[in-house]
Amino acid sequence: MFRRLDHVGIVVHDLEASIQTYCQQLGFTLLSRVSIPEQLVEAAFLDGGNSTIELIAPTDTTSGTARFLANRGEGTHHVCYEVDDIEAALKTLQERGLRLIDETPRRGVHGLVAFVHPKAAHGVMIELLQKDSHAH
Ligand SMILES: CC[C@@H](C(=O)O)C(=O)SCCNC(=O)CCNC(=O)[C@H](O)C(C)(C)COP(=O)(O)OP(=O)(O)OC[C@H]1O[C@@H](n2cnc3c(N)ncnc32)[C@H](O)[C@@H]1OP(=O)(O)O
Ligand SMILES: [Co+2]
Repeated sequence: MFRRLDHVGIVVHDLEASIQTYCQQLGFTLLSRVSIPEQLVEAAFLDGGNSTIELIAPTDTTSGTARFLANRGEGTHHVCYEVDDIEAALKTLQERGLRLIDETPRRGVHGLVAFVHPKAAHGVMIELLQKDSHAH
């Protein structure tokens, strides 16, 4: 089902400051910086050398991301896996009894995304991504 690990999502207070830390001090390369109004976040994708991280900052105080930040502080927020067919993957996961946040995919930055509830995977939120380049 999972083709590869696509990115690790990290929630931060200040997107610009965290980009500077990861690029200037840790040597990551900024790939893109996007606003995702439907998720009430802004994000930056960085290349760490055959790996990608997504820095995410909430743009409001009501989203799950804002609550994550308020309750748990900055830190690892989700792990995203690429799938070939997100509809089929969600159906399989649902049949296996996993608690889904999204039963149908929504538009993400690089394709269709859906989230598995963190409680279903022992405290780690899993994001599924069907890249636009693999659209059926
Ligand atoms: C589309 C862009 C996309 C990309 O292209 O890559 C992104 O990655 S955008 C990322 C931001 N979007 C999301 O996170 C969407 C999915 N998230 C949600 O729907 C909600 O955040 C949630 C996971 C359902 C939680 O919402 P809610 O139940 O309202 O919040 P609570 O604060 O009450 O949390 C309940 C419970 O779950 C624990 N929790 C919450 N988030 C996480 C997390 N990321 N990892 C681990 N655990 C998490 C939280 O601690 C609570 O646990 P208890 O305190 O034990 O009850
Ligand atoms: Co993500």
